[in-house]
Amino acid sequence: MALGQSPVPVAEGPVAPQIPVVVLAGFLGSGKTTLLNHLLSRSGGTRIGAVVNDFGAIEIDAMLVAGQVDSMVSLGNGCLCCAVDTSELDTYLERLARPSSHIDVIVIEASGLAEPQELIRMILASESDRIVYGGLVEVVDAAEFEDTRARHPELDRHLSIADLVVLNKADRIGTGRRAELLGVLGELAPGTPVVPASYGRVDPELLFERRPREGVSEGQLSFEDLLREEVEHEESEHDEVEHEECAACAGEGACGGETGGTGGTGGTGPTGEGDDGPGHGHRHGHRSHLHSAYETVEFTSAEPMHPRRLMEFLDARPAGLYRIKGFVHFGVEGSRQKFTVHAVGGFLRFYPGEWDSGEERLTQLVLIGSGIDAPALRKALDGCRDTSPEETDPHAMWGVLRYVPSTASDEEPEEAEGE
Ligand SMILES: Nc1nc2c(ncn2[C@@H]2O[C@H](COP(=O)(O)OP(=O)(O)OP(=O)(O)O)[C@@H](O)[C@H]2O)c(=O)[nH]1
Repeated sequence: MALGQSPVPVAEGPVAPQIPVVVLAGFLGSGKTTLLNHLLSRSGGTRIGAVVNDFGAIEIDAMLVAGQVDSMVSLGNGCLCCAVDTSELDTYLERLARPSSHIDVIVIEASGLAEPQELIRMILASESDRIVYGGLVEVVDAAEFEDTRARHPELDRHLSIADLVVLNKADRIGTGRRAELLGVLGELAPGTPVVPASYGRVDPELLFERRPREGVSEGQLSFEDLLREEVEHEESEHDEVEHEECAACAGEGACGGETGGTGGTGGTGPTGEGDDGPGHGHRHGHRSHLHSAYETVEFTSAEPMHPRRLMEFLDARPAGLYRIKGFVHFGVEGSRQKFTVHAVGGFLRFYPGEWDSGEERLTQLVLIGSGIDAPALRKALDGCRDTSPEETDPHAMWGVLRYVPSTASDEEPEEAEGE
C-alpha cells in the first residue's frame, strides 16, 4: 500500500478517499519535530498535512516545520488534548482534508506534554467522513527514557497504546544499552514494532502502513477499546490516589472517576496557559495530565543576546527546567546568524542557520519546566540582553560554539547533512 493511502476501502464513484490521521507523540524533546521534518523531506509524492501543537505561546515547532509541509495548521499555547474539543479538532482536520488540498495523510504532532489518548479519542469521535484514525507513533528519547519514565509513569500507558514506537536518539547510547531499552519497550508495548532511529530517520512507510498489533485484529484501537482502557486505568490509578488528595472524594460527592466526553472538571495544576478550572470543558477523572506539573516561560527580545551572559544562564539552568527551544540573535560581529537552540534535560545544542530575507531578528525562547521560578527566569534572561553588541568581544561566542555540532559528527541534524 502506498504511503498515506487510506487503509479503508473506498466506495466506487466520486467519493473522496478517507484520510488517515497519524498522531505523533512523545515526551518533551524526544524528537517529534525532527521526525516530522524527516517525513516531510522523505514524503515523495505523498502530500502530508500537519497539525503542530506547541505548548508555549511562541510557536517554535510550527516555525521549525513551516515551509516544508504541504499544508499546516498550527495550534499554540496549550496541549491539544485540553485546548480543543472534538468539534474544533474536526474543523482543523477538515480544513486540511478538503479535497482541493489533495492531502493524502495528516500527521498531528502533539506537544511533548499531551495525552495521546485524548487526542486519539477526539479523532475516533470525528464526525467527518473524510477522517480516519491512522495510529499512534510514540517517540522515545533513548538517552532520557529511564529518568523521564521514573518521573512520569504515565509514559508506560502511552507506550501501551502505541502502534509504532520509535526509540530515537539511538546515536546517544551504546549497543548494549540499546538492546536493554528495546527489551524494556518490548515489554511495555507488547506486539508493537519498536524501531531504533537517529534523528527520526524512520522509513515513512512504517508510519502509514502499520502492522497489526497482537490481539487487535484491525491493527488500531477502536473507540470502545479506548474507553475500556481509560476506565481500567482510571480505576487502577484511583486506587493509588491517597484519599485526602482526591478532590472528588474530599468533596461531598462520591468519586465518579468519570471518563470520556467533554464538559467536566479538568483539575490539572499550573500549565502555563492557565489552570484548568470550571468551564475548561474537559475531564479525565483522576488521571493527571503530564502537563499538569509543567509551566512555560516565553521570552522575546528585539535586542541581541550577550553570548557569555546567555551561556552563564544556560550552564546554570535549574534542574527542573527540562526543555528550552527557540531562536537566538547575537549581535556580535561575525555571529549574526539565526541560532536555533535546543536544551533537553542536560543536552544543549545550537544550530546556526540563515535568517529569511526580511525576517525580523528576534530572540524567541520557550522554556518548559516543573517547579521553576518563572519571574526569576524571565529576569535572568532580561539580564542576558546585549545593549552594546558592537563593543562585545567576539571571543565571547566561544562558549556558544562549543555547543554547535561539528559537521563531521553524526550529531548533525539531517537537513544540514544534505542527504
Ligand atoms: N543526538 C540526537 N539528537 C536528536 C535526535 N533527534 C532529535 N535530536 C535533537 O533533540 C532536540 C529536540 O528535538 P525536537 O525534534 O525538537 O524534539 P520534540 O520532541 O519535537 O520537542 P518538543 O516539541 O519540545 O516536545 C533537537 O536539538 C534535535 O536536534 C537524535 O536522534 N539524536
